[in-house]
Amino acid sequence: MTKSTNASASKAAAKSAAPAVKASAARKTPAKATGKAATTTATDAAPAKAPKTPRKAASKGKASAAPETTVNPFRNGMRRSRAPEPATLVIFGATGDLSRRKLLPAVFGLWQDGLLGSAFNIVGVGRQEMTDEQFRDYALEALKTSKETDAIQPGSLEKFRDLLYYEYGDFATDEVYDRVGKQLDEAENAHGGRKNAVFYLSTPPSLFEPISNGLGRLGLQDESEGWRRIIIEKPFGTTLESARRLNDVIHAVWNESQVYRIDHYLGKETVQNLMAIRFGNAIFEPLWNRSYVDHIQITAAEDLGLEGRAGYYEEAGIIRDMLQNHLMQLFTLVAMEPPVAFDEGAIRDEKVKVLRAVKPIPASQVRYSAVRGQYGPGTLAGERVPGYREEPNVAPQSSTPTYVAIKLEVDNWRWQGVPFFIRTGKRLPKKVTEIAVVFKRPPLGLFPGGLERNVLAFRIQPDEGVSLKFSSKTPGQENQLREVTMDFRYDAFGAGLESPYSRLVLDAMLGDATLFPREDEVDHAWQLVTGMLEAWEGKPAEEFPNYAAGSWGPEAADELMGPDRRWRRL
Ligand SMILES: NC(=O)C1=CN([C@@H]2O[C@H](COP(=O)(O)OP(=O)(O)OC[C@H]3O[C@@H](n4cnc5c(N)ncnc54)[C@H](OP(=O)(O)O)[C@@H]3O)[C@@H](O)[C@H]2O)C=CC1
Ligand SMILES: O=C1O[C@H](COP(=O)(O)O)[C@@H](O)[C@H](O)[C@H]1O
Repeated sequence: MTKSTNASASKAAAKSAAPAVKASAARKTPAKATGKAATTTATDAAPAKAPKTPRKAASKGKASAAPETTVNPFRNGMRRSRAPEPATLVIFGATGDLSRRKLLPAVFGLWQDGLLGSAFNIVGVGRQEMTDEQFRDYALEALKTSKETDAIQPGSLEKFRDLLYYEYGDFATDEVYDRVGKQLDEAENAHGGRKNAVFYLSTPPSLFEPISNGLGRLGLQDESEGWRRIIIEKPFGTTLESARRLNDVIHAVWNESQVYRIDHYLGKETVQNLMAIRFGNAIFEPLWNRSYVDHIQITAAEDLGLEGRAGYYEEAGIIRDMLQNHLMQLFTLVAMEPPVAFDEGAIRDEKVKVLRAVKPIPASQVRYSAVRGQYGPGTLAGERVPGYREEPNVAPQSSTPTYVAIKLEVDNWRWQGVPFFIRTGKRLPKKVTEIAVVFKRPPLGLFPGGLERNVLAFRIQPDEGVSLKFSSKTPGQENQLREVTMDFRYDAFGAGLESPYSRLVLDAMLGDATLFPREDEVDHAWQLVTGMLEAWEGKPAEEFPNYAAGSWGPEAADELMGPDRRWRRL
């Protein structure tokens, strides 16, 4: 176990306060994988007592979390031998859906595991008028109700509560930034004289620009008294032009090294495992090319529909919501060349290179390489569900796509002639995300039934794992082959999978941008989808709805695969 460097006062407070909790507290420690888990004591994860500073008297030395900062380096095998420096996390949009369901639970989980260093605060910023106390009630309620909250240790919520502060205001005016600035000043004493801060923009994308400018006007990006970073939610822009403009606006205030564009898929354990398996084993990489791979399929299917997000989704549609970001990220990880090192520069360079190698799909070619869809009414899990156009607040003739399938070709040596088929959609039969590497058929059929393609499938979620499908002799006198599957399941590690937001918030606090898309990546990903947006937007979609809720999407998506290939049945 590695001890972080605490301010001694915080340490003393932590020691006196750290409750003795049972070993089950460290519930995410992978027992089987490390063999050391049994020695990981509860104290490793126990949050310490936060000073009970009343809000307004807190200006000096307020709200130090003062947790016992022993870091649990086995948490999901993350390289967590150091804790972040004392810092304040400022969440713009703290009262929103993302913050409530995912972000606050993720940060709570980190804090409860002792991963957030010796002193830490959260300042929630929103539009609604609330006192600190009201925001604390709100946040605790969110933690109690979110499905993503870790098992809550006795007393934890009460201590976490003391770390929370709230400011409200219109993000278009300066006052709110003034008050945020004051909060950072107040935290200084508790944070050992440093004014480290991460600003997390969990707001509608139209507010990214005013918030960045508002922070810039008051110099809150200035790093002379501590580091300052900004995490920007997706979608980053709504078109190529707007993404470029947003980058310019952001860069007018921040250096690229301070900017963390978040794509939560990169924080998923199994997405990172894709790189680990590709580059951590000798047997896969030699096969990972045009000589052996027939094609690659990437699927991100959701059974959910709009979930009350019509206002956003009607503008975004599936291309901006999923394809331009999450799916493009999965594509880059499976297609990129081995990086020269596992660091942010090397990995992001390779991702950009492969995006550059993709054959562009101009608007005139979209009909040959892409299929769009919108769901109509249908049946899911035995229940009738309405079509997209019947969802609340959706235009009756909406042409917003809720499904897209595309075929990408990569013009480089490795992938010449190997198509990548990518599909994603809402109201498909189930929630499943998978990357399947489909190998070429054997050159000769020696055995009856033995000409199937082997498939290496990365199951991103749920039932996280990796499976290899190959042909095997069935028992008996005949040399009859049948497809069988060899399965590795992530739960074999005996660890719960961490929220991707935990991983990414912690990385940002540690200054590690490896898992955050860089400016040029985002730009190339926009370039790739621009033809689709041009071909489809502003034109009535007469074929809509063209798939029933609960089906696997429009038939045209099958035709995209050609006669000899078909989408996997998942
Ligand atoms: N929700 C999700 O599952 C996901 C969301 N995202 C991204 O996260 C971001 C936030 O999404 P989500 O939480 O769903 O959005 P919500 O609409 O639920 O929340 C937006 C937040 O911003 C605040 N806000 C909105 N307008 C203003 C304003 N003019 N001045 C001050 N505050 C304002 C809202 O305050 P108030 O409460 O007063 O309205 C609320 O706190 C988006 O960029 C989205 O694309 C990304 C992945 C998943
Ligand atoms: O960013 C988004 O992602 C979710 C899917 O994320 P997952 O982690 O549950 O796979 C999607 O539902 C949402 O529409 C989109 O905004």
